[in-house]
Amino acid sequence: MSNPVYLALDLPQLDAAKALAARVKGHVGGFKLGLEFFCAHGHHGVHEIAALGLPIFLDLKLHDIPNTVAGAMQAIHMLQPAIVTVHAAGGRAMMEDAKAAAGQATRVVAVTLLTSLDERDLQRTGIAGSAHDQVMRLAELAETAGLDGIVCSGQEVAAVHRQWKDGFLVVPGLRLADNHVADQKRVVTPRKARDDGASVLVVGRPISRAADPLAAARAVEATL
Ligand SMILES: O=C(O)c1cc(=O)[nH]c(=O)n1[C@@H]1O[C@H](COP(=O)(O)O)[C@@H](O)[C@H]1O
Repeated sequence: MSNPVYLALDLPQLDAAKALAARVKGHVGGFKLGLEFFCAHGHHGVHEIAALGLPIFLDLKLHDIPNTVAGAMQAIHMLQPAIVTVHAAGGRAMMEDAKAAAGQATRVVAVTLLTSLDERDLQRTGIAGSAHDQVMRLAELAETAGLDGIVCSGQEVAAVHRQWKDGFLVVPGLRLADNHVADQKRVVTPRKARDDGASVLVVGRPISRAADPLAAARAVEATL
């Protein structure tokens, strides 16, 4: 079975991102390039990391009117990312149009409720109810819109997996027991997320900010 870990390359310097990616590439399954990376390095940066030979997860979290999101999807088409994110809160039509504009080889997945948010944060956005219910509702909407899957925390992935058997489920907010949690609020271990049905495990700082990133990538791999 291939390694489900995608390393989040949330680094401002392209050279540093490339060096880190090259160092750990034997112990991860792919690289996730997010807003920090894409805003700084654009298509050129994606090509540079893709040259290492592992699949690219382009985490742009698109959230706008359907026409604008479809246009953005077309603009990244030639990068042939394995995975792209949109926000489920953008609604059904936006997700449908995003999927229609994506290349055949690209999985489009919808972010449900960010792992940095908890129930109190959710209420402050005007949404009553539990984080769990919000994730389940948006997962159902994403499935109805024809997306390939969703992004959720490890606290909900088992329930989503039961509801959406062949959904492609991406789980960030992962920490080995002894790691500092930083800004993440809904956190589990990589092993638990994997056992509960995650297809992809997103790991960033526990590897990228480790004193020895290669040892940290190996340590994550060893738990799976
Ligand atoms: O879409 C994502 O990847 C994502 C969704 C989410 O709800 N939470 C979340 O942390 N992420 C991303 O996953 C990565 C987590 O990084 P670390 O907390 O450093 O492991 C970051 O690149 C986030 O942008």
